[in-house]
Amino acid sequence: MTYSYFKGDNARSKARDGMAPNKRLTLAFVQEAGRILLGYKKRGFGCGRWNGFGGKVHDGETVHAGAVRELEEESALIAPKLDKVGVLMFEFLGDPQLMEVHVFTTKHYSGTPSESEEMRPKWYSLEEIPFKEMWPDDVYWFPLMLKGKHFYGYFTFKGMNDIVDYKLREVENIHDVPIPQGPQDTTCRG
Ligand SMILES: COc1nc(N)nc2c1ncn2[C@H]1C[C@H](O)[C@@H](COP(=O)(O)OP(=O)(O)OP(=O)(O)O)O1
Repeated sequence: MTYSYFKGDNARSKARDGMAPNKRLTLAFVQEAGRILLGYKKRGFGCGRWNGFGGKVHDGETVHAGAVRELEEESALIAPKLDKVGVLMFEFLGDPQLMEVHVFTTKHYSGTPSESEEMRPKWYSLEEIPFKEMWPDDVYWFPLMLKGKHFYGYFTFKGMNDIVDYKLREVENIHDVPIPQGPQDTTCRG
């Protein structure tokens, strides 16, 4: 699948030493007691998978503002108080650009979840999260997110379905985590 992405990310994503700038995205989850709101992606990247709500950070926009905007565009929920809890880096073998996904959660929102052109929202109980119909990385980091931890992960994908390598760690403060630019793993994968 080809997916063209992300011209004009803002300053912190600028490439170092001529490297391609990271593709910077947001991913927001709304939680209530015992349940979480997911959206079924109807088009584009991740089509056919359940996920949180998010997308590309626009030029001149903060990551937080991008997360608030995307959540509203895709679910109709207004949640200015989103807490950043994670950073996930995705390397797709053969693609020199990393995807840098900033993960947010909140329990404070107004509005009623509504279907958008991009997403069909649905509440899931925490015991019934449909991991088999989600990105394969989610099963690794969701437990940390659901425990209210901060986390950093780096996942290397071959194609859209296979994780060939990953690192995941809980961090004290997600705001202090350095964000790599460009693929980090120098292992020869033949
Ligand atoms: C590779 O693993 C991933 N796992 C998870 N859980 N989420 C991911 C992964 N890769 C990307 N994502 C998230 C990040 C974003 O929330 C969306 C992709 O956003 P999209 O490309 O749809 O961005 P928009 O700005 O909404 O796109 P449009 O151009 O369609 O408006 O997936």
